Amino acid sequence: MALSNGCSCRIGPSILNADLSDLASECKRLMDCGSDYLHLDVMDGHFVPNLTFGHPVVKCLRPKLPGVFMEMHMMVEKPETWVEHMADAGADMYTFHYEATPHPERCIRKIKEAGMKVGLGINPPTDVSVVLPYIDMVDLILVMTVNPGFGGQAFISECLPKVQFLRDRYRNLDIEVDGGVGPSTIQQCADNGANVIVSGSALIRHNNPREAIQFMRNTVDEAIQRSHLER
Ligand SMILES: O=C(CO)[C@H](O)[C@H](O)COP(=O)(O)O
Repeated sequence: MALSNGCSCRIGPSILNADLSDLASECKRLMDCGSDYLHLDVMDGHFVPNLTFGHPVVKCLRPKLPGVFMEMHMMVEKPETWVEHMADAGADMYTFHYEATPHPERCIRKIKEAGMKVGLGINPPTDVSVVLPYIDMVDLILVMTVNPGFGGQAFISECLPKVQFLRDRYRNLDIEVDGGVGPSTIQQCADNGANVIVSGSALIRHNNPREAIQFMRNTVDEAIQRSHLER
């Protein structure tokens, strides 16, 4: 699956708050419920005050999830360090943070050379204008809607004007939102132009994740349809 697809809806569960002792089954369950891809949160205890997992876990997951598109959300300092390791482990996309490196362009080049798609993320306090020089080099822009580090935080709606700013200028750009996104916040995300949707605890806790995924997909699809009609 390619993420860049002329701005169509993609739903990717974050497994941060899933039962990590049974990660492969949790991933399969969420894919079976209609997800398009997996959003795997890598944290190093430096860029964010939390630790998760690295490329050895991804390497173990890969054969258990054949054909599943895996986006690595690298909440790590010096993101250049792990590019080859993640590519070798079978990752499809490497999304790193603008704030994590003084050399975003170098990191982008390295990710492409390793054969992965590139995502570039910004934290809530970061101005959206910083990503503009890189838009043509990347496959996706991630606008964080919580301060990264933990699942289950409250959605920061003040981040949405950044999504709107990008969508007004780039109709076909894949714009991902992550943090506090679920059925209760999806309408705002969709109305502002997000089309790639990460949802963690709202899906993990939901008693019918399939229904929640379908609801979010319908909401985003309707917003995309509306924006086409308004053109
Ligand atoms: O990157 C993240 C946190 O840093 C997670 O992907 C994100 O928070 C998803 O979890 P939730 O939907 O529970 O907020």
